[in-house]
Amino acid sequence: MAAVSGERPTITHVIFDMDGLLLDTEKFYTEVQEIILARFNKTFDWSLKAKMMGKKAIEAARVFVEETGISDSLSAEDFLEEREAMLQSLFPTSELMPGASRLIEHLHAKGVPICLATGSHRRHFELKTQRHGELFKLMHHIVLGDDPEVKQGKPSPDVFLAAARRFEGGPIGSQKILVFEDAPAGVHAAKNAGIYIALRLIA
Ligand SMILES: O=P(O)(O)OC[C@@H](O)CO
Ligand SMILES: [Mg+2]
Repeated sequence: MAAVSGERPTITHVIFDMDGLLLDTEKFYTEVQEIILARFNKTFDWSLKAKMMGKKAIEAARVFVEETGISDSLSAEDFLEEREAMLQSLFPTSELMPGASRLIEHLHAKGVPICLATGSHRRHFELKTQRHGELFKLMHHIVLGDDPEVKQGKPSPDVFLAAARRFEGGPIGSQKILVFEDAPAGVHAAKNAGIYIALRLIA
């Protein structure tokens, strides 16, 4: 674990999560999942949402169909296909979260190396960021959920360990890194990588 009581950490590098942290995209997943569940006369609640957030698509899909008890009627793969059609039209409208550009621009201007580590795969990443290319260009590197080095999604530490390795002069020691996260799975992933975490608290 990175947090050793009495020791003062020296943070030199920052890793950002994307969905729900830099981009206001979690609401899209919620919206389409509510629509799908309504067909089964079920409601999508926060405890299920919390279990899905931050995970790779197929991992989140398995949680969805299993936790709701609909896996006999809808497979994880079919759920993803149905969800995809709706998400495709929503993602290009993705907005930045309040303060996201200010924080990224500030860190970049101060020369703090920053990168992105998201569970989103390449196709979704491109759709979500198509209006925010200039900002995401400030990232030193970007690690996506379908990266070959990310064998398992969050809460596995894979994505954050790959992100730490790819900084200039990497791998950067976990105690020098701060991760910004919004999801329980992401917080566990950072803890599993021994990295300090800054949480986005939901009001
Ligand atoms: O890791 P993040 O960027 O939150 O992305 C996960 C995403 O696919 C939805 O929760
Ligand atoms: Mg997130």
